[in-house]
Amino acid sequence: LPPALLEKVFQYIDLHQDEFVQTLKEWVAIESDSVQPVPRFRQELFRMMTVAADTLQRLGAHVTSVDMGSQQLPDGQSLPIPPVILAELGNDPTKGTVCFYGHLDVQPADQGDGWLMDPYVLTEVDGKLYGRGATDNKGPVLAWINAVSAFRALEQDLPVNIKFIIEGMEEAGSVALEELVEKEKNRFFSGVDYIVISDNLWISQRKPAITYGTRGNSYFTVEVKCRDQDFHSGTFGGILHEPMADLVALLGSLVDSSGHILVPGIYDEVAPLTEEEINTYKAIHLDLEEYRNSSRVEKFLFDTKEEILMHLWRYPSLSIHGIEGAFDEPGAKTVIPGQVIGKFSIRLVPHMNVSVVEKQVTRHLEDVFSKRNSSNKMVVSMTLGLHPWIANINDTQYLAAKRAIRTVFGTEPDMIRDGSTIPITKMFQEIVHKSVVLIPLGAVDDGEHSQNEKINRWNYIEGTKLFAAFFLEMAQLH
Ligand SMILES: NCCCC(=O)N[C@@H](Cc1c[nH]cn1)C(=O)O
Ligand SMILES: [Zn+2]
Ligand SMILES: [Zn+2]
Repeated sequence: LPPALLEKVFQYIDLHQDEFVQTLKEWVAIESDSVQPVPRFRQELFRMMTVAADTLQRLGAHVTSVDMGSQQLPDGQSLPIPPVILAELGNDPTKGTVCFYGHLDVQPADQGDGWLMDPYVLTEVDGKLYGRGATDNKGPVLAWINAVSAFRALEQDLPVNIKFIIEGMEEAGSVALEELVEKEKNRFFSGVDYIVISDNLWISQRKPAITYGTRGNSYFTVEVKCRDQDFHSGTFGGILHEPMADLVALLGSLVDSSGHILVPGIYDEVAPLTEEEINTYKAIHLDLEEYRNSSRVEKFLFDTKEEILMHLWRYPSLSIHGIEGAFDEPGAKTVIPGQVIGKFSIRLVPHMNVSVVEKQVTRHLEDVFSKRNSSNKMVVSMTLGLHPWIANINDTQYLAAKRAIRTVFGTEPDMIRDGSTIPITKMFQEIVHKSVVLIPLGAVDDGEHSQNEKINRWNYIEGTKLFAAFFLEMAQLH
């Protein structure tokens, strides 16, 4: 490493940290909510993408804003999809090319839902920068941009060629992104050597991490229908096969009280556990008491760190999410819902296969339903099938990320997986065939998707340094 250059870059970042926080404040102020399909938020999303494109252009990037067409909503409405930004800085064939993926849309946020401040006004309290999108994902996207700007401001050549793919529909399922990645496979992505994503969190409050795997997800609906209108339970109760009773039995057949999934065959393809793998969980620093207390959960299903980590990362889990058509308001209405839709999903792990899982679940539910001799109609659908992802931690960029973490934080990173799903990760691996690494910047208690989301100033600024050090390490190792 050239320590003098790195020292200068770190100094620049420290000196300009208030400017970096100010830019984050300006970006958080844009209400780029992609989840609520209303024109006002779409306009905000377009504004967000324009602001980001202008920022990249000012850094000297060649920027293309790709028109993504429009989104058809189930109610017949059509809304425009914000453009995806493809940006390129440098094309020196002697250097490696690193592509950064991020998103600038956010989850919905309303002060009335329990925020201590206006979610769209970045507010600093005790070194914590509160605001919607602060950690997911505006802060990390800006950290990467800040790192580039430090080299630019110091009139230093970028150590690697850098590309950006930045979208505005991630929280709504990355609408139309897969088609774009497919289309750009042999153009924008052809010169890319490595892909970096920073869209998840550490497993600790202070110890950095590198993520090398995520679970997938199969999302199911199971509809049970008698008729398309509700019944009075005084008039019909006792003579009907009630849809809700069928549905509760179906949902109750999926998982037992110890979290074991009851769908036959579901564990057949789960990768066998080796001694070597168990040791990787032992090496991770996780204070279970702190984790439990900060989650405000009295007791988890498992008592040891290793079991908890394995059941979050390397075993499937089944969660029941909700029932459409259920009477869920307060009060004591004597209704029999005529038609209900249960929703549940299974987090998938290597080497489970989405279409095999779809068949296993459908067969199981049909079996349980047929034993009830119900006259109702049942329809099972898998509405989403996202594959699990796992990377080779010996790839060059894992080594570069480790070295950069040592330089900035003076510690070894936790090598972690993530129990949630980042669909783009698998898409990049399968379509673009490039090595992908997740380098999270945020702490475990950042509260992504929750009220009072935040990023610590320390994480944001040290994260900016981490990316700068990563560029130099990549240049050395490529
Ligand atoms: N820490 C990153 C979390 C990203 C995230 O929340 N992804 C969603 C994606 C998804 C899966 N099924 C439907 N959407 C998640 O729930 O994992
Ligand atoms: Zn995100
Ligand atoms: Zn998110």
